[in-house]
Amino acid sequence: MLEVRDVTVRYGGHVALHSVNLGVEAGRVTGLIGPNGAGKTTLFNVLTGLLPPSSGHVLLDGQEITRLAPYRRARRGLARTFQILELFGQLTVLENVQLAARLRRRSAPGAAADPRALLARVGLTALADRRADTLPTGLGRRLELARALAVRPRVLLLDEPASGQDEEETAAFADLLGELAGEGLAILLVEHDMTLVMGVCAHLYVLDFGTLMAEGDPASVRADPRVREAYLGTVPGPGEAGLAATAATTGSAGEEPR
Ligand SMILES: Nc1ncnc2c1ncn2[C@@H]1O[C@H](COP(=O)(O)OP(=O)(O)OP(=O)(O)O)[C@@H](O)[C@H]1O
Repeated sequence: MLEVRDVTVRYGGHVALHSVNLGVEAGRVTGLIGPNGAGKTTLFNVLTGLLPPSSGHVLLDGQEITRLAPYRRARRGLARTFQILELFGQLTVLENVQLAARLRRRSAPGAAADPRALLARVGLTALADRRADTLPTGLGRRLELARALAVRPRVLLLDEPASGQDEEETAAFADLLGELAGEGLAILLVEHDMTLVMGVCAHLYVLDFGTLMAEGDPASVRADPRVREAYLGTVPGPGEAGLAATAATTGSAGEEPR
């Protein structure tokens, strides 16, 4: 559905992405993982149209969208969330979702989802009238998801949605992502929380220094010695409890072993 072909991004002399290929398919969650600075956000920005690649192509439904403006991609069904929460703080929880739905209706009458139903879906009904900037981060993440869903996307790009969520919240979030994928949504998940990634993703891509170093199902990626060395650490063992903690705690803090 969403395809990246041979994408290279240079920031001056620095190559942030080197000839990257990746595919996001409908009906499953695809994961994109890698150490800090690997190029994940850069790739996200290329996918959403915030950053033109130095070379290569982005295709949606087989059609070239490499140079298409972000709002035009949104109209074609691409929605995203941000690594740092980007809510309308002075609006209520419900108004945040209503605003997104209203914007969607302007470009495609009848296409927006019902805001109250979305709040119920993400478990925020009781907080509908709270100002968004009073929400703890974990709940803010859920609101951001509801807002992204308000435009009825076909492809959803999630940038570190577990950050700020506790274990229980993350587990509920994982269930919700599984449900959404089950309904046919294509989801790309950038995330350092390995419990979430390994639990919900059907396919994983691993970036390191701007290069795709591995891809495959979670079990094979997890077993790949190069991935373990570059990102997941050398914590051994089936069950992999330690492994999850390793990537999660070294993720956003910026100190993965390389
Ligand atoms: N605007 C910019 N100008 C120059 N270099 C940049 C710019 N943005 C990112 N970089 C560099 O490009 C590389 C990839 O950065 P990017 O933010 O995409 O990584 P990331 O995998 O998203 O990291 P994180 O997990 O910390 O979010 C890094 O070396 C970073 O320092």
